[in-house]
Amino acid sequence: MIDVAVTKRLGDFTLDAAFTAPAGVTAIFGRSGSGKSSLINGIAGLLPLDAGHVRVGGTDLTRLPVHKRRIGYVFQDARLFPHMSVLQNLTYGGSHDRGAVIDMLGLDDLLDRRPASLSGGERSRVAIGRALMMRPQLLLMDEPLAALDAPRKAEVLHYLERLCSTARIPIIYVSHAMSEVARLATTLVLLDAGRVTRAGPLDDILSDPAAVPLIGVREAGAVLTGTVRGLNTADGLTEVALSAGRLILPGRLGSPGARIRLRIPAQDVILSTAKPAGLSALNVLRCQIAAIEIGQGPGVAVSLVSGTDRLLARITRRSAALMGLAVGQEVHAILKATAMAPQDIGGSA
Ligand SMILES: Nc1ncnc2c1ncn2[C@@H]1O[C@H](COP(=O)(O)OP(=O)(O)OP(=O)(O)O)[C@@H](O)[C@H]1O
Repeated sequence: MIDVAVTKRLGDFTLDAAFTAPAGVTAIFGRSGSGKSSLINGIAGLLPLDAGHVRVGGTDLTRLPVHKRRIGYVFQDARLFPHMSVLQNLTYGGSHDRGAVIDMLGLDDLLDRRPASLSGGERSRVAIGRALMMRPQLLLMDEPLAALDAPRKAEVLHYLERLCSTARIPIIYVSHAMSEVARLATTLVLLDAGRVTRAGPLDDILSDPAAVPLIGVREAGAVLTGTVRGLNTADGLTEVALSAGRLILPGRLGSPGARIRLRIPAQDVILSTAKPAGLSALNVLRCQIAAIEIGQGPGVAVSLVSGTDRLLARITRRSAALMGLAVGQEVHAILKATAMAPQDIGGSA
């Protein structure tokens, strides 16, 4: 359990953010300038606070000198020591769980190399390993993928997923990319103008139509959890079983039986009151409307329930009126398989 309250005046900007989160990965999400870096720097002790506390398992870390807080920090840029080998960088602050960390992050072949000879993704993995080897009681990551190109991002995300699903320490992960957040986090904290606008279980907030304006219409979308049934090698499509339906998705998404998480952007969901026929989209889920949230602009966010899964659709206000949508109504949600971006599909649900 972490309990954070941070107050800091920075010129015209006031950070006044508080949240609690259970064990697991807590993502802090907000647009540029919302105060994410200031908040995480405040938690780390790098930014002196006007007032506040950072309690991890009941201990208030702000009462300890910074060097005794045992907080691991991974920055946007890896900040490795250029004159040291990878191994020397890794063990700079300690060598806790050395073998397991090297193994988990796939660093074995890099140990003798210097940072200058590493790819951006490899540098990020070393920075994560270094933070873990100091045996932190809290791990902070400030947009660790921001400086990477798409293939490197995918590479490091794979390792981060592994870390996040096995770590026994709380992790706070700052990002403005919802595809990353949805793959890694269990708790979501939304930050706007230095204040927390929502905090709670990730899946609850992502499927809440009232949270769409806070997240942004492009980033909004719920997460489905499914089980891989199998890959059809003839057409390269994978069948994924959901609690009340199935999806057919492009690519190899895991071995049969693997659990996966899929973020479905709300703007990629089409609704139909009649069962669609003669449609090229392969994925149609029968759903019930749980809530309808009318936004400020032309859009309406509709939350849907399909078995134990929740979906979010964003359609125009005009379509909602023409279709006569109402809470409790049965509708068909149409998802276009090819619209599902690889970064929105993650393992270890
Ligand atoms: N030392 C400072 N003095 C004055 N204003 C500051 C200082 N540090 C940050 N700010 C302001 O505080 C606000 C929040 O900045 P911060 O870097 O925490 O946001 P962010 O959400 O991390 O943004 P980004 O995603 O772009 O990194 C910004 O308006 C910034 O200009």
